[in-house]
Amino acid sequence: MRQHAQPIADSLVREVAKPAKQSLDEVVRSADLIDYTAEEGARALGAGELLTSDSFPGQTRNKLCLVSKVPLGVVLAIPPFNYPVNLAASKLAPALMAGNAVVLKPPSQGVVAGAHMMQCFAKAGLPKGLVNMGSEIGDYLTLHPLVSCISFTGGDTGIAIARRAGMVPLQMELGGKDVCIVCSDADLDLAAKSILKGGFSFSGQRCTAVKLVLVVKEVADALAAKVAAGVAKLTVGDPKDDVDITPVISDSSADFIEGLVEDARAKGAKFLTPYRREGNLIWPTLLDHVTPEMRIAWEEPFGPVVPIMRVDSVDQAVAHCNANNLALQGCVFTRDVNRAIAISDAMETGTVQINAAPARGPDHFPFQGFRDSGIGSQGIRNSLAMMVKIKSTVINLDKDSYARG
Ligand SMILES: NC(=O)C1=CN([C@@H]2O[C@H](COP(=O)(O)OP(=O)(O)OC[C@H]3O[C@@H](n4cnc5c(N)ncnc54)[C@H](OP(=O)(O)O)[C@@H]3O)[C@@H](O)[C@H]2O)C=CC1
Ligand SMILES: O=C(O)[C@H](O)COP(=O)(O)O
Repeated sequence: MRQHAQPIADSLVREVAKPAKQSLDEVVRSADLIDYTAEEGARALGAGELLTSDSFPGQTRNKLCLVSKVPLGVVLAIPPFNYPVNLAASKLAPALMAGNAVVLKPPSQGVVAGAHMMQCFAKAGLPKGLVNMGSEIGDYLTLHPLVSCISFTGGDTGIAIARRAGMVPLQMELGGKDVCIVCSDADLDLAAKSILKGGFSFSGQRCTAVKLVLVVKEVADALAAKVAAGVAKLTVGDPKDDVDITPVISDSSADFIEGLVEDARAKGAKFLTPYRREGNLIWPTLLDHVTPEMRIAWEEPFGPVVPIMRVDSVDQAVAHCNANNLALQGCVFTRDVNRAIAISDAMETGTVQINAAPARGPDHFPFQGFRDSGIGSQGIRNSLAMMVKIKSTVINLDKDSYARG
Protein backbone atom coordinates (compact mmCIF):
# COMPACT_ATOMS: atom_id res chain seq x y z
CA MET A 1 0.00 0.00 0.00
CA ARG A 2 2.89 2.33 0.66
CA GLN A 3 4.24 1.65 -2.83
CA HIS A 4 0.83 2.34 -4.36
CA ALA A 5 -0.19 5.11 -1.99
CA GLN A 6 -0.52 7.85 -4.59
CA PRO A 7 -3.10 6.22 -6.89
CA ILE A 8 -5.18 5.20 -3.89
CA ALA A 9 -4.98 8.73 -2.48
CA ASP A 10 -5.88 10.21 -5.87
CA SER A 11 -9.02 8.08 -5.89
CA LEU A 12 -9.98 9.42 -2.48
CA VAL A 13 -9.53 12.98 -3.73
CA ARG A 14 -11.78 12.32 -6.71
CA GLU A 15 -14.37 10.09 -5.10
CA VAL A 16 -14.97 11.63 -1.70
CA ALA A 17 -13.32 15.06 -2.14
CA LYS A 18 -10.86 14.45 0.65
CA PRO A 19 -8.08 17.08 0.53
CA ALA A 20 -4.93 15.73 -1.15
CA LYS A 21 -2.68 15.57 1.90
CA GLN A 22 -5.33 14.00 4.13
CA SER A 23 -5.97 11.42 1.41
CA LEU A 24 -2.33 10.40 1.33
CA ASP A 25 -2.25 10.37 5.14
CA GLU A 26 -5.22 7.99 5.16
CA VAL A 27 -3.35 5.47 3.02
CA VAL A 28 -0.13 5.66 5.03
CA ARG A 29 -2.08 5.45 8.30
CA SER A 30 -3.79 2.32 6.96
CA ALA A 31 -0.49 0.68 6.06
CA ASP A 32 0.81 1.49 9.55
CA LEU A 33 -2.35 0.03 11.04
CA ILE A 34 -1.88 -3.21 9.11
CA ASP A 35 1.75 -3.48 10.24
CA TYR A 36 0.83 -2.84 13.86
CA THR A 37 -2.02 -5.37 13.69
CA ALA A 38 0.31 -8.02 12.31
CA GLU A 39 2.77 -7.45 15.17
CA GLU A 40 0.10 -7.24 17.87
CA GLY A 41 -1.74 -10.24 16.46
CA ALA A 42 1.36 -12.40 16.38
CA ARG A 43 1.70 -11.92 20.14
CA ALA A 44 -1.91 -11.57 21.31
CA LEU A 45 -3.11 -14.56 19.31
CA GLY A 46 -0.02 -16.63 19.86
CA ALA A 47 -0.68 -17.46 23.51
CA GLY A 48 -3.57 -19.34 25.10
CA GLU A 49 -4.38 -20.38 28.65
CA LEU A 50 -4.20 -23.56 30.72
CA LEU A 51 -6.64 -23.84 33.63
CA THR A 52 -6.56 -26.45 36.33
CA SER A 53 -9.75 -27.76 37.90
CA ASP A 54 -8.86 -27.71 41.59
CA SER A 55 -8.87 -23.89 41.71
CA PHE A 56 -12.65 -24.13 41.98
CA PRO A 57 -14.18 -25.26 45.30
CA GLY A 58 -15.08 -28.93 45.43
CA GLN A 59 -13.09 -29.90 42.34
CA THR A 60 -10.29 -32.44 42.12
CA ARG A 61 -7.10 -32.18 40.11
CA ASN A 62 -8.01 -34.38 37.19
CA LYS A 63 -9.12 -31.81 34.61
CA LEU A 64 -6.99 -29.50 32.52
CA CYS A 65 -8.65 -26.90 30.33
CA LEU A 66 -6.85 -25.62 27.25
CA VAL A 67 -8.35 -22.25 26.35
CA SER A 68 -7.64 -21.35 22.75
CA LYS A 69 -8.81 -18.82 20.20
CA VAL A 70 -10.27 -19.97 16.90
CA PRO A 71 -11.35 -17.90 13.89
CA LEU A 72 -14.99 -16.93 13.55
CA GLY A 73 -15.20 -17.79 9.85
CA VAL A 74 -16.17 -14.99 7.46
CA VAL A 75 -16.05 -11.38 8.63
CA LEU A 76 -18.24 -8.94 6.74
CA ALA A 77 -16.53 -5.53 6.70
CA ILE A 78 -18.62 -2.47 5.83
CA PRO A 79 -16.78 0.87 5.99
CA PRO A 80 -18.31 4.31 5.34
CA PHE A 81 -17.51 6.88 2.65
CA ASN A 82 -15.39 9.13 4.85
CA TYR A 83 -12.60 6.58 5.39
CA PRO A 84 -13.09 4.02 2.62
CA VAL A 85 -9.50 2.80 2.95
CA ASN A 86 -8.63 3.23 6.60
CA LEU A 87 -11.89 1.91 8.01
CA ALA A 88 -11.65 -1.03 5.61
CA ALA A 89 -8.09 -1.76 6.75
CA SER A 90 -9.05 -1.48 10.42
CA LYS A 91 -11.54 -4.32 9.89
CA LEU A 92 -9.62 -6.42 7.35
CA ALA A 93 -6.31 -6.55 9.16
CA PRO A 94 -7.53 -7.97 12.48
CA ALA A 95 -9.96 -10.29 10.71
CA LEU A 96 -7.17 -11.80 8.61
CA MET A 97 -4.66 -11.90 11.43
CA ALA A 98 -7.19 -13.83 13.49
CA GLY A 99 -7.51 -16.40 10.72
CA ASN A 100 -10.79 -15.33 9.13
CA ALA A 101 -11.81 -14.80 5.52
CA VAL A 102 -13.29 -11.40 4.68
CA VAL A 103 -16.01 -9.98 2.50
CA LEU A 104 -15.54 -6.25 2.05
CA LYS A 105 -18.59 -4.20 1.09
CA PRO A 106 -17.02 -0.85 0.24
CA PRO A 107 -19.05 2.36 0.34
CA SER A 108 -20.46 3.30 -3.09
CA GLN A 109 -18.50 6.53 -2.85
CA GLY A 110 -15.02 5.22 -2.16
CA VAL A 111 -15.34 1.98 -4.07
CA VAL A 112 -12.47 2.76 -6.46
CA ALA A 113 -10.12 3.50 -3.58
CA GLY A 114 -11.27 0.25 -1.98
CA ALA A 115 -10.63 -1.66 -5.20
CA HIS A 116 -7.10 -0.20 -5.41
CA MET A 117 -6.49 -1.38 -1.87
CA MET A 118 -7.69 -4.86 -2.79
CA GLN A 119 -5.16 -4.86 -5.64
CA CYS A 120 -2.46 -4.31 -3.05
CA PHE A 121 -3.64 -7.33 -1.08
CA ALA A 122 -3.52 -9.38 -4.28
CA LYS A 123 -0.05 -8.07 -5.20
CA ALA A 124 1.15 -8.84 -1.68
CA GLY A 125 0.33 -12.48 -2.39
CA LEU A 126 -2.77 -13.10 -0.30
CA PRO A 127 -4.35 -16.42 -1.30
CA LYS A 128 -7.14 -15.98 -3.81
CA GLY A 129 -10.60 -15.94 -2.25
CA LEU A 130 -9.43 -14.99 1.24
CA VAL A 131 -10.49 -11.36 0.85
CA ASN A 132 -13.43 -10.66 -1.42
CA MET A 133 -15.13 -7.50 -2.44
CA GLY A 134 -18.86 -7.48 -3.06
CA SER A 135 -21.41 -4.80 -3.71
CA GLU A 136 -24.69 -6.52 -2.81
CA ILE A 137 -26.09 -4.78 0.21
CA GLY A 138 -29.25 -4.99 2.19
CA ASP A 139 -30.22 -8.30 3.65
CA TYR A 140 -28.24 -10.44 1.20
CA LEU A 141 -24.87 -9.87 2.83
CA THR A 142 -25.83 -8.94 6.37
CA LEU A 143 -28.14 -11.93 6.82
CA HIS A 144 -26.05 -14.41 4.83
CA PRO A 145 -25.73 -17.68 6.79
CA LEU A 146 -21.99 -17.89 6.13
CA VAL A 147 -21.27 -14.48 7.62
CA SER A 148 -20.02 -14.99 11.15
CA CYS A 149 -19.23 -11.41 12.20
CA ILE A 150 -20.25 -7.96 11.01
CA SER A 151 -17.92 -5.03 11.48
CA PHE A 152 -19.74 -1.91 10.34
CA THR A 153 -18.99 1.80 10.45
CA GLY A 154 -21.59 4.26 9.30
CA GLY A 155 -24.86 5.85 10.25
CA ASP A 156 -28.25 4.64 11.51
CA THR A 157 -28.23 1.81 8.97
CA GLY A 158 -26.04 0.07 11.53
CA ILE A 159 -28.87 0.06 14.06
CA ALA A 160 -31.19 -1.64 11.56
CA ILE A 161 -28.49 -4.19 10.70
CA ALA A 162 -27.86 -4.90 14.39
CA ARG A 163 -31.56 -5.46 15.09
CA ARG A 164 -31.80 -8.08 12.36
CA ALA A 165 -28.38 -9.68 12.60
CA GLY A 166 -29.13 -12.54 14.97
CA MET A 167 -26.42 -14.72 16.48
CA VAL A 168 -23.29 -13.11 15.06
CA PRO A 169 -20.82 -10.91 16.93
CA LEU A 170 -21.18 -7.26 15.97
CA GLN A 171 -18.78 -4.38 15.92
CA MET A 172 -20.76 -1.22 15.20
CA GLU A 173 -19.30 2.26 15.06
CA LEU A 174 -22.15 4.63 14.32
CA GLY A 175 -22.82 8.35 14.40
CA GLY A 176 -21.67 10.83 17.00
CA LYS A 177 -22.59 14.24 18.38
CA ASP A 178 -19.26 14.93 19.99
CA VAL A 179 -19.48 17.84 22.40
CA CYS A 180 -16.66 20.14 23.39
CA ILE A 181 -17.08 21.43 26.93
CA VAL A 182 -15.10 24.59 27.63
CA CYS A 183 -14.70 25.53 31.30
CA SER A 184 -13.99 29.01 32.64
CA ASP A 185 -10.34 28.15 33.39
CA ALA A 186 -9.64 26.67 29.94
CA ASP A 187 -6.72 27.65 27.75
CA LEU A 188 -8.96 29.42 25.21
CA ASP A 189 -6.35 29.51 22.46
CA LEU A 190 -5.92 25.76 22.70
CA ALA A 191 -9.68 25.21 22.85
CA ALA A 192 -10.29 27.44 19.81
CA LYS A 193 -7.53 25.75 17.82
CA SER A 194 -8.94 22.33 18.68
CA ILE A 195 -12.51 23.33 17.82
CA LEU A 196 -11.31 24.64 14.48
CA LYS A 197 -9.41 21.47 13.61
CA GLY A 198 -11.89 19.13 15.27
CA GLY A 199 -14.94 20.78 13.76
CA PHE A 200 -13.83 21.53 10.24
CA SER A 201 -11.26 18.96 9.13
CA PHE A 202 -12.60 16.97 6.16
CA SER A 203 -15.40 19.53 6.22
CA GLY A 204 -16.80 18.07 9.44
CA GLN A 205 -17.43 14.67 7.86
CA ARG A 206 -15.91 12.67 10.68
CA CYS A 207 -17.81 10.80 13.32
CA THR A 208 -15.34 12.33 15.77
CA ALA A 209 -15.81 15.90 14.55
CA VAL A 210 -16.61 18.51 17.20
CA LYS A 211 -20.35 18.83 16.62
CA LEU A 212 -21.39 21.08 19.51
CA VAL A 213 -19.41 23.52 21.64
CA LEU A 214 -20.81 23.92 25.17
CA VAL A 215 -19.06 26.89 26.71
CA VAL A 216 -19.71 28.52 30.08
CA LYS A 217 -20.98 32.06 29.71
CA GLU A 218 -18.01 33.83 31.38
CA VAL A 219 -15.65 32.89 28.55
CA ALA A 220 -18.11 32.46 25.68
CA ASP A 221 -17.51 35.82 23.98
CA ALA A 222 -13.74 35.39 24.05
CA LEU A 223 -13.89 31.80 22.77
CA ALA A 224 -16.38 32.58 19.99
CA ALA A 225 -14.19 35.47 18.78
CA LYS A 226 -11.11 33.24 18.64
CA VAL A 227 -12.90 30.46 16.76
CA ALA A 228 -14.49 32.95 14.35
CA ALA A 229 -11.06 34.45 13.60
CA GLY A 230 -9.79 30.97 12.73
CA VAL A 231 -12.79 30.11 10.56
CA ALA A 232 -12.23 33.27 8.52
CA LYS A 233 -8.81 31.90 7.53
CA LEU A 234 -10.04 28.49 6.32
CA THR A 235 -9.62 27.94 2.60
CA VAL A 236 -12.50 26.60 0.52
CA GLY A 237 -12.58 24.87 -2.85
CA ASP A 238 -11.13 21.92 -4.74
CA PRO A 239 -9.67 18.96 -2.80
CA LYS A 240 -6.81 18.69 -5.34
CA ASP A 241 -5.63 22.11 -4.14
CA ASP A 242 -5.46 20.77 -0.60
CA VAL A 243 -7.81 23.40 0.77
CA ASP A 244 -9.45 23.07 4.19
CA ILE A 245 -13.09 22.89 3.14
CA THR A 246 -14.23 20.80 0.17
CA PRO A 247 -17.64 19.75 -1.15
CA VAL A 248 -19.62 17.46 1.13
CA ILE A 249 -20.32 13.96 -0.12
CA SER A 250 -23.63 14.58 -1.92
CA ASP A 251 -26.32 17.10 -2.72
CA SER A 252 -28.67 15.32 -0.36
CA SER A 253 -26.12 15.62 2.43
CA ALA A 254 -25.76 19.35 1.66
CA ASP A 255 -29.57 19.70 1.72
CA PHE A 256 -29.68 18.01 5.13
CA ILE A 257 -26.97 20.31 6.50
CA GLU A 258 -28.78 23.34 5.10
CA GLY A 259 -31.98 22.16 6.80
CA LEU A 260 -30.22 22.17 10.17
CA VAL A 261 -28.72 25.61 9.52
CA GLU A 262 -32.04 27.12 8.43
CA ASP A 263 -33.84 25.61 11.42
CA ALA A 264 -31.24 27.26 13.68
CA ARG A 265 -31.65 30.57 11.83
CA ALA A 266 -35.43 30.47 12.21
CA LYS A 267 -35.06 29.82 15.95
CA GLY A 268 -32.69 32.72 16.56
CA ALA A 269 -29.10 31.44 16.21
CA LYS A 270 -26.50 34.13 15.59
CA PHE A 271 -24.35 33.59 12.50
CA LEU A 272 -20.70 34.42 13.21
CA THR A 273 -19.90 33.65 9.58
CA PRO A 274 -22.33 34.09 6.68
CA TYR A 275 -23.93 30.89 5.38
CA ARG A 276 -22.93 30.24 1.78
CA ARG A 277 -23.47 27.21 -0.47
CA GLU A 278 -22.76 26.40 -4.10
CA GLY A 279 -23.97 22.93 -5.05
CA ASN A 280 -22.61 20.64 -2.39
CA LEU A 281 -19.82 23.02 -1.39
CA ILE A 282 -20.72 24.67 1.91
CA TRP A 283 -18.53 27.41 3.36
CA PRO A 284 -17.49 26.91 7.01
CA THR A 285 -20.34 28.09 9.20
CA LEU A 286 -20.10 29.08 12.85
CA LEU A 287 -23.33 29.49 14.80
CA ASP A 288 -23.56 31.09 18.23
CA HIS A 289 -26.38 31.30 20.79
CA VAL A 290 -27.67 27.89 19.78
CA THR A 291 -30.44 26.63 22.09
CA PRO A 292 -31.75 23.15 22.93
CA GLU A 293 -34.88 23.87 20.85
CA MET A 294 -32.77 23.81 17.68
CA ARG A 295 -32.22 20.55 15.83
CA ILE A 296 -28.53 21.33 15.48
CA ALA A 297 -28.17 21.10 19.27
CA TRP A 298 -28.88 17.35 18.94
CA GLU A 299 -28.33 16.11 15.38
CA GLU A 300 -25.02 15.60 13.61
CA PRO A 301 -24.61 17.76 10.50
CA PHE A 302 -21.69 15.74 9.07
CA GLY A 303 -20.68 18.97 7.38
CA PRO A 304 -18.67 22.16 8.01
CA VAL A 305 -21.01 23.68 10.59
CA VAL A 306 -20.08 24.21 14.24
CA PRO A 307 -22.75 25.33 16.70
CA ILE A 308 -21.90 27.07 19.97
CA MET A 309 -24.29 26.80 22.91
CA ARG A 310 -23.66 28.99 25.96
CA VAL A 311 -24.33 27.27 29.28
CA ASP A 312 -24.67 28.52 32.87
CA SER A 313 -22.58 25.69 34.28
CA VAL A 314 -20.51 22.68 33.42
CA ASP A 315 -23.24 20.50 34.98
CA GLN A 316 -25.68 21.84 32.40
CA ALA A 317 -23.18 20.99 29.64
CA VAL A 318 -22.73 17.45 30.91
CA ALA A 319 -26.51 16.98 31.24
CA HIS A 320 -26.96 18.06 27.60
CA CYS A 321 -24.24 15.67 26.48
CA ASN A 322 -25.80 12.76 28.37
CA ALA A 323 -29.31 13.49 27.11
CA ASN A 324 -28.31 12.65 23.54
CA ASN A 325 -28.64 9.09 22.28
CA LEU A 326 -25.47 9.64 20.27
CA ALA A 327 -22.55 9.06 22.63
CA LEU A 328 -19.33 8.48 20.73
CA GLN A 329 -16.72 10.92 22.03
CA GLY A 330 -16.54 14.27 23.76
CA CYS A 331 -13.86 16.59 24.98
CA VAL A 332 -13.29 18.97 27.86
CA PHE A 333 -10.98 21.96 28.17
CA THR A 334 -9.82 22.97 31.65
CA ARG A 335 -6.48 23.56 33.35
CA ASP A 336 -7.58 21.65 36.45
CA VAL A 337 -6.86 17.94 36.13
CA ASN A 338 -9.14 16.98 39.04
CA ARG A 339 -12.00 18.83 37.41
CA ALA A 340 -11.21 17.25 34.05
CA ILE A 341 -11.40 13.74 35.49
CA ALA A 342 -14.64 14.52 37.35
CA ILE A 343 -16.21 15.80 34.13
CA SER A 344 -14.90 12.85 32.16
CA ASP A 345 -16.41 10.48 34.75
CA ALA A 346 -19.76 12.26 34.42
CA MET A 347 -19.82 12.20 30.59
CA GLU A 348 -21.49 9.03 29.33
CA THR A 349 -19.58 8.76 26.04
CA GLY A 350 -17.26 6.09 24.67
CA THR A 351 -14.19 8.33 24.94
CA VAL A 352 -13.47 11.67 26.57
CA GLN A 353 -10.48 13.69 25.42
CA ILE A 354 -8.97 16.08 27.91
CA ASN A 355 -7.59 19.26 26.35
CA ALA A 356 -7.75 17.99 22.77
CA ALA A 357 -10.40 17.49 20.10
CA PRO A 358 -12.07 14.08 19.74
CA ALA A 359 -10.18 11.64 17.52
CA ARG A 360 -10.11 7.92 16.86
CA GLY A 361 -6.36 7.63 16.64
CA PRO A 362 -3.79 6.52 17.52
CA ASP A 363 -5.39 3.44 16.02
CA HIS A 364 -4.36 1.08 18.81
CA PHE A 365 -6.42 3.01 21.36
CA PRO A 366 -9.84 1.50 22.12
CA PHE A 367 -12.57 3.28 20.16
CA GLN A 368 -16.23 2.75 20.96
CA GLY A 369 -19.59 4.45 21.14
CA PHE A 370 -22.21 4.16 23.87
CA ARG A 371 -25.99 3.97 23.30
CA ASP A 372 -26.87 4.61 19.62
CA SER A 373 -23.22 5.25 18.75
CA GLY A 374 -22.15 1.65 18.71
CA ILE A 375 -21.69 -1.88 19.91
CA GLY A 376 -18.34 -3.30 20.93
CA SER A 377 -14.99 -1.63 20.80
CA GLN A 378 -12.48 -1.06 18.02
CA GLY A 379 -8.80 -0.35 18.36
CA ILE A 380 -6.34 -2.97 17.21
CA ARG A 381 -6.24 -5.19 20.28
CA ASN A 382 -10.00 -5.11 20.83
CA SER A 383 -10.70 -5.88 17.19
CA LEU A 384 -8.35 -8.86 17.28
CA ALA A 385 -10.08 -10.10 20.42
CA MET A 386 -13.58 -9.84 18.98
CA MET A 387 -12.72 -11.56 15.71
CA VAL A 388 -11.99 -14.90 17.36
CA LYS A 389 -14.12 -17.18 19.46
CA ILE A 390 -12.88 -18.81 22.62
CA LYS A 391 -12.74 -22.57 22.60
CA SER A 392 -12.12 -24.85 25.58
CA THR A 393 -10.64 -28.30 25.23
CA VAL A 394 -10.95 -30.15 28.54
CA ILE A 395 -8.60 -33.04 29.16
CA ASN A 396 -10.07 -35.47 31.68
CA LEU A 397 -7.20 -37.43 33.17
CA ASP A 398 -7.39 -40.74 34.91
CA LYS A 399 -4.94 -39.48 37.55
CA ASP A 400 -4.69 -36.14 39.32
CA SER A 401 -2.33 -33.67 37.69
CA TYR A 402 -0.11 -31.33 39.65
CA ALA A 403 0.41 -29.00 36.67
CA ARG A 404 -0.39 -25.37 37.30
CA GLY A 405 -1.90 -23.00 34.70
N1 LIG B 1 -18.60 5.99 14.44
C1 LIG B 1 -17.85 6.02 13.37
O1 LIG B 1 -16.72 5.55 13.40
C2 LIG B 1 -18.35 6.62 12.10
C3 LIG B 1 -19.66 6.95 11.90
N2 LIG B 1 -20.06 7.46 10.71
C4 LIG B 1 -21.45 7.83 10.54
O2 LIG B 1 -21.87 7.40 9.25
C5 LIG B 1 -22.70 8.38 8.65
C6 LIG B 1 -22.17 8.81 7.32
O3 LIG B 1 -21.51 7.77 6.66
P1 LIG B 1 -22.25 6.96 5.50
O4 LIG B 1 -21.19 6.25 4.72
O5 LIG B 1 -23.16 7.85 4.75
O6 LIG B 1 -23.10 5.95 6.37
P2 LIG B 1 -24.11 4.84 5.86
O7 LIG B 1 -24.62 4.19 7.09
O8 LIG B 1 -25.07 5.38 4.90
O9 LIG B 1 -23.19 3.83 5.05
C7 LIG B 1 -22.14 3.11 5.66
C8 LIG B 1 -21.87 1.85 4.85
O10 LIG B 1 -23.01 0.99 4.92
C9 LIG B 1 -23.40 0.63 3.61
N3 LIG B 1 -24.82 0.33 3.62
C10 LIG B 1 -25.86 1.16 3.40
N4 LIG B 1 -27.03 0.49 3.53
C11 LIG B 1 -26.72 -0.79 3.84
C12 LIG B 1 -27.47 -1.96 4.10
N5 LIG B 1 -28.79 -1.95 4.10
N6 LIG B 1 -26.83 -3.11 4.37
C13 LIG B 1 -25.48 -3.14 4.40
N7 LIG B 1 -24.70 -2.06 4.16
C14 LIG B 1 -25.31 -0.89 3.90
C15 LIG B 1 -23.00 1.81 2.77
O11 LIG B 1 -22.96 1.44 1.42
P3 LIG B 1 -23.34 2.49 0.28
O12 LIG B 1 -22.32 3.54 0.32
O13 LIG B 1 -23.29 1.65 -0.93
O14 LIG B 1 -24.72 3.00 0.62
C16 LIG B 1 -21.64 2.11 3.36
O15 LIG B 1 -20.68 1.21 2.90
C17 LIG B 1 -22.76 9.48 9.65
O16 LIG B 1 -23.93 9.32 10.41
C18 LIG B 1 -21.58 9.28 10.55
O17 LIG B 1 -21.69 9.75 11.84
C19 LIG B 1 -19.20 7.64 9.69
C20 LIG B 1 -17.90 7.34 9.84
C21 LIG B 1 -17.37 6.81 11.07
O1 LIG C 1 -14.99 7.43 10.66
C1 LIG C 1 -14.72 8.39 11.33
O2 LIG C 1 -15.21 9.48 11.16
C2 LIG C 1 -13.70 8.12 12.32
O3 LIG C 1 -13.60 6.84 12.73
C3 LIG C 1 -12.92 9.19 12.85
O4 LIG C 1 -11.58 8.97 12.69
P1 LIG C 1 -10.60 10.19 12.96
O5 LIG C 1 -10.89 10.69 14.34
O6 LIG C 1 -9.24 9.61 12.83
O7 LIG C 1 -10.91 11.22 11.92
